[in-house]
Amino acid sequence: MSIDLEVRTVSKRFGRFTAVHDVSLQVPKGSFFSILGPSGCGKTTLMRMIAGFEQPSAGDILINGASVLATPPNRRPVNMVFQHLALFPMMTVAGNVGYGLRRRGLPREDIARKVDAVLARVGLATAGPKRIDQLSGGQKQRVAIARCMVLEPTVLLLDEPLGALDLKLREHMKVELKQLQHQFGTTFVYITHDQSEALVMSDQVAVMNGGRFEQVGTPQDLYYRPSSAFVAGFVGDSQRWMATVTAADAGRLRVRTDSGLTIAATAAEGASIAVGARVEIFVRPEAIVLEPGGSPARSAEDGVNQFDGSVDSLLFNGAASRTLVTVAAAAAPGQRDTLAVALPAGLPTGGLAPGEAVRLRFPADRAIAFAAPSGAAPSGAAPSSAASETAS
Ligand SMILES: Nc1ncnc2c1ncn2[C@@H]1O[C@H](COP(=O)(O)OP(=O)(O)OP(=O)(O)O)[C@@H](O)[C@H]1O
Repeated sequence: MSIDLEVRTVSKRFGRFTAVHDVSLQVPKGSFFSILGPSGCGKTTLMRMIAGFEQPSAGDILINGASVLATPPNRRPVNMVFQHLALFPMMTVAGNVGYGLRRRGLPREDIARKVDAVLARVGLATAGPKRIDQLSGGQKQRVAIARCMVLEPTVLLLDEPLGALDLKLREHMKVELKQLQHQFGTTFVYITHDQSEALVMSDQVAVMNGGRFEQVGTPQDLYYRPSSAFVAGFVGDSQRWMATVTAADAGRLRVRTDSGLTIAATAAEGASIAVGARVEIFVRPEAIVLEPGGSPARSAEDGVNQFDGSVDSLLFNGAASRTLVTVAAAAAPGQRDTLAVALPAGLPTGGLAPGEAVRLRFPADRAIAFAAPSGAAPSGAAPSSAASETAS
C-alpha cells in the first residue's frame, strides 16, 4: 500500500496558543480520508499546513514520500476546494476549469482537450461555454472539483465544500463526491464538522478535538468501537447517561444512572473502571429493541437490560423513524428517563400510540461505559411519569 500523504507529529502554535498538537496521519493512495471535528478544533489549520499556506511549528509533511516543507503552495502536488468554491464569476465554466493549465503555460489545444475530458467526467460535458451564474449549486461544486482535477494533483484537499449548500443538495452531493473520488481514483482529504458526511464518504476518519486526534479509524470503528467518550458522543446518535459504577467484574459493569436506572454495561476497550467510578454510558438507538408492553415478562437474562415504559411520542421520518419511550426508575420515585429508540424499517408506526405500554431491551455489550472526565456534570433526570424498571 503506497502512502500519498503523511503528516508526522505536526504541531502549530500561534503565539502561546497551540492550534494543532502533535498530529500524525497516513493517507493511502486513492483513499478518502476525512478530518472530523467541531468548530475551532484545528482542522483548517492542519489543512492549510498540508497545502503550504502555513508552516508547521514542529513535525514534517510528506507527499509521495518526500518532505514538502520547503515547497511553496503552488509547487505542491495538492489542490484545494474551498467552501465558497472561489470560482471566477466573470469567466465561463471552461475558462474556470482551464485557468490552472493556462497558468502552467500549456498549449491552447491541450488545454481545450483536457478541459473537455474533465468536464465530461464530472457530468458537465456541454457546460463549457456557460457562465458560472447559470449553474446550480451542485453544478458549481462539480466545476470547482473539475478545476482541481484537471491539474492531476496527488492529493485533493476539500475544506467543508458542502457547507454552503442546502440540506437536500448536501445529501445528494455526499454520494456524488464519493462517486467522483472513486472514479478519479485520486486521494481526497476532506474536512468537515458533519459526522454524517464523514461516515458516508470516508475510508478513514480522524476525529479531532482541541487540536489533537482522538481516534483514527474506519467509519465502522468510530461508530461501533469509539475509543473515547468524545468520539462516542460526536459520531452518530446515542442515548447517554452519567452514572456511578456499583459492580465491576472484568469489564462487565453494573451502573446506577443519575436518573435512577440500573444498567448492565461494558467498559470501553482498554478502559479500567472500578466500583464507585463516575462513567458516561452510551447506547446507540438501534441497539434498543422495542417489544409490545404487557407481553409476558421474560426472565431477566444475564447481560440484557430490560425496561418497561410507555410511548411518549413518535418521530416519523420514513426509514429513520424513532419513538421516544419514557421509563421510570423504581428505586427513585418521581424520576424518569426518556429513551430514543429506532423503529425497524417497515414497522407500522400506526401500531404505536402515545401512552402505549412497551418494553425495551438492549444487551450489556451495546451499553459502552467511559470514565467520565472529573467534574463532569450529571446528565440530569427528566420529570416524572408512570412506568417501572424491571430486572436487568
Ligand atoms: N492565524 C491565526 N492566528 C491565531 N489563531 C489562529 C489562527 N488561525 C487559527 N487560529 C486559531 O486556531 C484554532 C483552530 O482554528 P481552525 O480554523 O483550524 O479550526 P477549524 O476546526 O477549522 O474550525 P472551523 O470548522 O470553525 O473552520 C482556533 O481557536 C483559531 O482561533
